[in-house]
Amino acid sequence: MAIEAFAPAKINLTLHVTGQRDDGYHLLDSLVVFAGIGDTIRVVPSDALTLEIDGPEAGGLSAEPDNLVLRAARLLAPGRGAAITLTKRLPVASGIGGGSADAAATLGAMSKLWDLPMPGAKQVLTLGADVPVCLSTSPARMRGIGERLDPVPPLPEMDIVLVNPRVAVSTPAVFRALEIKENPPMEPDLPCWRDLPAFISWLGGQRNDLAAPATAQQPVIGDVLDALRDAGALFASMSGSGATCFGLFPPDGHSAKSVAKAVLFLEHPEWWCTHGRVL
Ligand SMILES: C[C@](O)(CO)[C@H](O)COP(=O)(O)OP(=O)(O)OC[C@H]1O[C@@H](n2ccc(N)nc2=O)[C@H](O)[C@@H]1O
Ligand SMILES: Nc1ncnc2c1ncn2[C@@H]1O[C@H](COP(=O)(O)OP(=O)(O)OP(=O)(O)O)[C@@H](O)[C@H]1O
Repeated sequence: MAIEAFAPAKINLTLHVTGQRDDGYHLLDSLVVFAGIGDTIRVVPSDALTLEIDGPEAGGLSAEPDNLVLRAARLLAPGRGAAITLTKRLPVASGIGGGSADAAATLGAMSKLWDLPMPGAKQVLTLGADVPVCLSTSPARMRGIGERLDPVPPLPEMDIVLVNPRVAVSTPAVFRALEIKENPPMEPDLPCWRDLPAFISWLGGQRNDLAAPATAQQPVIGDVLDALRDAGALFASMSGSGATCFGLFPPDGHSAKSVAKAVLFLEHPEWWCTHGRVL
């Protein structure tokens, strides 16, 4: 029996850094969504725990024991064997939570395979601050360091273009470079957006507080945002600690596709660029 699980890209549509804990971790207030773009995990029973990585982004990663897929498998079922295949499509260390999504998908697949309960919230968080939100793959308001999750009002349908300029950004380095650690959160109750224009207009008043320090380290992030805006994105920003940026488009099935395939692909073939639907 093989179990397959999709590990979708996580996108921080907003990312407000609201404080810092004594242990150095930052407090966040973030509207997180997922896209129909991601990695795949395939698990089959086996005597030993093994990992094979294939897919277009496999080169960015090795199947070392500290791979988040193997760490998740060991956390859920210590000592049990499984042959896991990770098909890597999301660029590594790019702000769209690839490793966290893989860990969450592995936990889900392994718990089905072995009929085991999922680990508790505290244990899940030890795999990464983004793993709890990646377990649900539905839009959420994420607070604390990533452990406090609340549902959000229904979001309008939208398409998304993701662009990574192929520069690595270190999450700890970007957090460290953030000068002001206490910034305002989002409003206590998120509004009920009546349609896509209302949602876009609301997003225009939000922030990603990590965008400035990330762009200072990798100025090409500014070029990516300009390219998305010039191409007609309704809204463009950076996800997580970067360097991946996203542009939002009407859910008409062709706007995002033509921007991703024609404009950006032709203008910047050196960038990673893809499109999909916001889930
Ligand atoms: C920036 C975000 O992508 C927003 O969703 C996440 O908070 C990062 O989540 P992640 O990559 O799963 O993060 P982890 O692997 O847990 O942490 C990597 C490093 O980022 C910093 N870190 C992470 C999350 C957080 N709330 N505060 C932090 O300061 C810490 O230096 C930590 O050592
Ligand atoms: N399965 C995995 N996929 C991606 N990265 C992994 C994986 N396992 C371990 N890692 C390591 O985790 C680190 C973060 O990778 P990841 O792709 O999750 O970053 P990210 O997209 O910036 O995440 P976030 O948005 O949560 O900050 C990298 O240094 C990478 O080597």
